[in-house]
Amino acid sequence: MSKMRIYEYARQNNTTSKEVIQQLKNLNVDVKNHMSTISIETIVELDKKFAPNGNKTSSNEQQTNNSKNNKNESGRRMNKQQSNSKSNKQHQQNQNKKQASPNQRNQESQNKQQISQGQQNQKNLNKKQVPQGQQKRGDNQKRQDQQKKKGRQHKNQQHNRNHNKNQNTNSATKQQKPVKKLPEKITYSETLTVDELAAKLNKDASEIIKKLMFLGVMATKNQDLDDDAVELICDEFGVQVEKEIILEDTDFDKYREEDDEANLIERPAVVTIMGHVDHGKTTLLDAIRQAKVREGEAGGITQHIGAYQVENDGKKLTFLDTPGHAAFTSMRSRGAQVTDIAVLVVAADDGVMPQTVEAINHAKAAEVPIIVAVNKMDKEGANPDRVMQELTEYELIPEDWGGSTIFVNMSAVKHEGIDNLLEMLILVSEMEELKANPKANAFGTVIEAELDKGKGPVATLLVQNGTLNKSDSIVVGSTFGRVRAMVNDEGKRVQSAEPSTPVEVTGLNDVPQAGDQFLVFSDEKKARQVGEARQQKHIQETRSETTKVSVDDLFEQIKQGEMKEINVVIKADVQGSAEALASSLEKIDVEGVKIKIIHTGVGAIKESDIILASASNAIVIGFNVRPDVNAKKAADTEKVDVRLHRVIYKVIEEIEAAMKGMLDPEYEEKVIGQAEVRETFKVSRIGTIAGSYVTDGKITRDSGVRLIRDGVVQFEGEVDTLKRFKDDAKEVSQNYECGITLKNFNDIKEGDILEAFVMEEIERT
Ligand SMILES: Nc1nc2c(ncn2[C@@H]2O[C@H](COP(=O)(O)OP(=O)(O)OP(=O)(O)O)[C@@H](O)[C@H]2O)c(=O)[nH]1
Repeated sequence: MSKMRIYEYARQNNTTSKEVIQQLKNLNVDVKNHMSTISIETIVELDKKFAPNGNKTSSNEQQTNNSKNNKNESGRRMNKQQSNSKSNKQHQQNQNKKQASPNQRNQESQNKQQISQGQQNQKNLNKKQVPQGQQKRGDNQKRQDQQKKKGRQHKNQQHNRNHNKNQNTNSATKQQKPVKKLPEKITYSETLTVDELAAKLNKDASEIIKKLMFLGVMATKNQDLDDDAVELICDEFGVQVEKEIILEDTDFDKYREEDDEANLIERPAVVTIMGHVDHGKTTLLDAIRQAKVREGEAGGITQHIGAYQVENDGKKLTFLDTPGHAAFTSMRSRGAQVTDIAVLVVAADDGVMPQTVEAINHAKAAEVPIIVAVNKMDKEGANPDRVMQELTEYELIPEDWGGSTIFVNMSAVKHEGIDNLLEMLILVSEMEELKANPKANAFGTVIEAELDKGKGPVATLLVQNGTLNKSDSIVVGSTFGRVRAMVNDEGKRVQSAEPSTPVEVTGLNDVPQAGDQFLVFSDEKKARQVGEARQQKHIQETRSETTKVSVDDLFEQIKQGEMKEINVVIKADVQGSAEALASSLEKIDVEGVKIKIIHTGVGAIKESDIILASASNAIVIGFNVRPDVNAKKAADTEKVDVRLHRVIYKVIEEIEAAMKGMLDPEYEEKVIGQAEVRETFKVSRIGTIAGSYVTDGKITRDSGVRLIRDGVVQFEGEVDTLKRFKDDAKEVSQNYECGITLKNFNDIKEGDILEAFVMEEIERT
């Protein structure tokens, strides 16, 4: 026997990869994950435990004892906790050093500590800028956070006790003038400004600012502090701190009960398939579904309900049947996180393309593990090595090359590699230790919803916790009702649906939106009450304008301490300009406010760019490109600021000026209309005449004009002549035909779009 992978060993020995990894840890063998290979010597050692006569009991015991470590290894969410505790530890170390020997400290190392501590704290402060969608993480996550918080509080209390002791001894020697007493504990909800925190601590704001400065954070009196900053400051003063979470009556959290550990059982992973257009997402989803029909119960008809489940080796997986980014974008922007694992489809003959990168960014932002499906291996030009090579740039490194990303070579049309992909998905889901409580009232997310003429509102719900039953009283987003009928992905009527199961339900009073969350109530009256309250709230919310970042009010937000990091999505005509723009923007540094590039891409601004920007509260910059129709609509409804430019330094100037509060507000470009070139006529003395049809607004003689081809700006200049039939026209409105020539530009083609604009004075509010 030569080397083998951990999961292979586990399968051969009828055990789980997790157990093998645990055993390897006990043997001090360093491995990354279940894809890691193990040597023959290690296999011999493992056999002592896992061979039929090996001592199984002790290995189980160790596993339970160490399961916490294991979770830390595999759980991505735990990484955050680790980094948090790291920062706490570092802080404690600094603190200890300070107290132990203040004079011995060498100035240089002190500075270094301050800087790194400062960066950490700056990061903490910056966390506030984390996309809204990310903040509203899944409910389970919220609970984990609360538990984490409890743990931290406990640690703090211990630390505070020690700290108090130290303070007491210090103060015994030098306490002279009466100082206002520090409280033992403070509580707060939402956020605290420096001033508010100072008042709670009976301190002067300047003292808090000084402490923050010492930690490397420049803050003003009115600046909001995030939880970690509040905790650090309180820690410095030896005061306990507790954050109260206030739940509104419309908040589902208020009605959900804590799940008893004993009731938690394993649940299937929810998988989303993403990738560049034409790389084979739909074909793969179909192939997986067919594999299920082939293997599944006879006569099972799969019905399109937006999601389906398959079974492989007795283990289930749930696939969201919406290729593309919907599962990540629209759902995440609504605060729902449904996906546990992302499959990134990359065509072996095409390699990494713009949407591949976009998909990676989405999966990374959602912190879900990625499995790469290298598709179209049957094609002549297939080059899986190139795909691997290209993906290393995005930190997706195959295990063979020292990384930890799983790559599966496959052909969706030939149905090759599907089983392997399913097997890998099951392995990853095992490592993720996904759990839910089937005994709870059902909670989950809307995958799709529509109004059916016969059935009324129909919604596909993904149960994420609890069990959904027929006749349950349910609130879904801002709609409510009783589950009249439930149909599963095979089109069969079912009475109940367990965690990770998608079902189509009827019985709601209105159509909810994809990404809305739902909760079942034991009491029908309560469900109606909460449903109605949520409906009211929804109406109010849609009325009041959503506040998103816009370049115009950037400075205001920076001033008020709401901005420390400005998120930007860049779309450009070519990769080179996108990169140049990104690096120039990243260099702008105004009073500690930084630009963070969330995503760069080539081509027209698409709806998915807007949704990503909305979810991460970002500004979209289009460089020589334009938004398409859907993107325009999305930008309007999501209130995303889209800035279109043709010269790099102009972008830099505008953003820098906005950051400094010096944005020249007087003139703004206003697009007044659009015409489509339907025919071109070449006339020797005049040049090319564009026979056009005004599709939107109007075109005027004195307007500026841009020629756009496939979403990319080819030319910007002025209208030379504008004619209706043979006559000169001052302006031509929507739904009329006209002939247009451009000043000094003749390369006009059929299908080009002419965008007319004027510079308009805008009112300052
Ligand atoms: N040779 C080969 N062709 C494939 C394979 N998988 C998909 N295709 C073909 O590639 C084309 C695009 O496949 P789709 O599944 O529609 O790709 P997609 O990623 O869903 O594309 P969009 O839905 O447009 O984003 C189709 O013509 C498929 O038949 C494969 O494994 N091998």
